[in-house]
Amino acid sequence: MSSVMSHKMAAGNCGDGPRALIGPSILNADLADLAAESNRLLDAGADYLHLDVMDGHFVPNLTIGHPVIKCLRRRVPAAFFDMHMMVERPERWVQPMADAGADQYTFHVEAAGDVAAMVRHVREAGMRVGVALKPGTAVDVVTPWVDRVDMVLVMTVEPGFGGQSFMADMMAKVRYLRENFKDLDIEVDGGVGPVNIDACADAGANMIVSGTALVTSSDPAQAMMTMRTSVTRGLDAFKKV
Ligand SMILES: O=C(CO)[C@H](O)[C@H](O)COP(=O)(O)O
Ligand SMILES: [Fe+2]
Repeated sequence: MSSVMSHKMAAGNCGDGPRALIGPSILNADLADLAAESNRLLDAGADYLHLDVMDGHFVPNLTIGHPVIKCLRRRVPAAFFDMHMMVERPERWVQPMADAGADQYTFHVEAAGDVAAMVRHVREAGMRVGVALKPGTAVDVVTPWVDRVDMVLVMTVEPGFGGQSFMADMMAKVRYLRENFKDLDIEVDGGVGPVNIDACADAGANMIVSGTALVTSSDPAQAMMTMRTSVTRGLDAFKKV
């Protein structure tokens, strides 16, 4: 029996402030065995699944789309699906992803022509709204939208590939967001694992995507526990100030 919350429940902020949540990215897992890999990580304690969609245009790589998500949903009925949409014209896939069983739709601010319309569109489709920032995008590009979205994703690698090195200098964006928006769900993604979780935690991130570090770990349950403990400590420190 998986320990995950129902996918009908919100992933992050349930009214009493942000919670520490670990979402494995299955990008570098055995994609031919996606359901088994997903269930293995969920059974090891994952709070949600981070699913990377790449279109070969917004990023120089291709992964999966809504037909695969629809099949995965049948095999992984209860998990929260956090869609990281590294695609141009993200408005095209909102309804197909909602129909496929996605719970949260995170689009890149750099790819969205009309951010306000995207936010409305995702909400009307019944999903939580996330907005993502590439490393070169300044954090103040998203601040006008923060009150309307559920989550901001701060990329800690250049999007496109798993297994890259964590960019510690992105923590300034995370810290700025946490200091100014204490209830916001803030996700970090790219090169994150137990070795650098304290930097993410100290900056105030609460939704932690970890791909290669978890997929290749001999003890993913322990790795997730280590990261959750660090993030909980980080969030507690922000509550005291
Ligand atoms: O969005 C991504 C890449 O664009 C992935 O989610 C991210 O890279 C996770 O994998 P890893 O932890 O191996 O970096
Ligand atoms: Fe991602």
